[in-house]
Amino acid sequence: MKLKKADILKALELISAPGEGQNLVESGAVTNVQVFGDEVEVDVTIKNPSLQARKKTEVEILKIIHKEVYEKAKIKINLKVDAPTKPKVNQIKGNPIPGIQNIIAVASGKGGVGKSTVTANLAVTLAKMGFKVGLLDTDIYGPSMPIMFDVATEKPLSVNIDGKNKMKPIENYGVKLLSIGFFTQPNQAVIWRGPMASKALNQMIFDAHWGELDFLLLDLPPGTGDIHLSIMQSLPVTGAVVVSTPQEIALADARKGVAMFQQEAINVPVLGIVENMAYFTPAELPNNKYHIFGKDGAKNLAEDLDVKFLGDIPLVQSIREAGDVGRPAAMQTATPIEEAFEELTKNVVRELVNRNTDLPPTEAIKITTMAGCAAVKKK
Ligand SMILES: Nc1ncnc2c1ncn2[C@@H]1O[C@H](COP(=O)(O)OP(=O)(O)OP(=O)(O)O)[C@@H](O)[C@H]1O
Repeated sequence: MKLKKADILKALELISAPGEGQNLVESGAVTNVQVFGDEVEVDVTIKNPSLQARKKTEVEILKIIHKEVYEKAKIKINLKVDAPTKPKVNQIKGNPIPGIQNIIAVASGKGGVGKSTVTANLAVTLAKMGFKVGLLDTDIYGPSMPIMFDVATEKPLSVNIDGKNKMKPIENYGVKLLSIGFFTQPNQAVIWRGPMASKALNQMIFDAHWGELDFLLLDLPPGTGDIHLSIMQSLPVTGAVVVSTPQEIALADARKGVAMFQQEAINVPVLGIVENMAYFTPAELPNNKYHIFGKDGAKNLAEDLDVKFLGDIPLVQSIREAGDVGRPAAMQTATPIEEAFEELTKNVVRELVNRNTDLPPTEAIKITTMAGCAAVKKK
């Protein structure tokens, strides 16, 4: 069987490389095709450096030539990666907030994937590690932090600092907390217009007495809207963490979440992706893992998008119960849950350190070593 180069090219026009919109030929990814009888040699250069993208491209080329041209064709693929060099991300937007070293935004894309649960547990774990931690619940649609920290009935007091009245965050479990929830009635549905919400958030950031903080965590509302844009542009956010379940529909939104941080107008480094509700293990079968929402979805997404995978958190009844009674589950000492959140937190700090060492220091970025953190060094 003598194959024709034109037929091979036609077949390759039917597929594209992961993350690249145009087909392999149109995008210029296919740089050469040679045909010798029933043998084909394809030179291809893709932009995505992940192992998954390379494997997928190779498999698709084999499949499409076998299907469209000749099922017994002998194919050799020479695949190269030409990843675009990423511009150095060093845009800490907004004014630095005196005393606050690092601001980490936690986002999700889809609602209900456990973003607030992960944020609360990250906060208490950082506090247990000896860091000074603040948490700002910016979820104007469903502020859940006052309940998760068992302070729903508290109201922040006003303190006088250098002649100015400032709001004093409520403190519990070593975490300083402010939330829109403190200023609304529990049963009141809050309808905020974008500018009103931004104003309220700005007050909780700039008119609050946070004191010295190593980390201020931001629990963002779900989705990718105006509020996100205004927060990202008014605050010197050091990095973002994106939470997703392994479910396809959540992953699609998490992808949008990552894209939001990476777009030019925002340009906040993504520290990585967390897989929440990764699997369920019943208490009576401790060695069994049931992947209720799918397996490794967020891990694969991280690889696909070339961002770090920060860890997985199982679906556990006591995580939900702990949230409801207002004592984050990571405080249950010597349990697998505490361990999972510690692992996750160390990875977040590690990524933050990497991000800070890669970039020139600014007022907003100070932590450049984990040396001072015994818990981080423990493992
Ligand atoms: N790993 C987990 N195991 C068990 N339950 C969990 C886990 N993570 C979250 N939950 C529960 O799932 C529900 C949704 O979680 P959470 O409120 O943290 O999600 P969210 O993404 O912040 O939601 P929102 O869209 O309101 O911002 C809560 O009842 C929470 O207790």
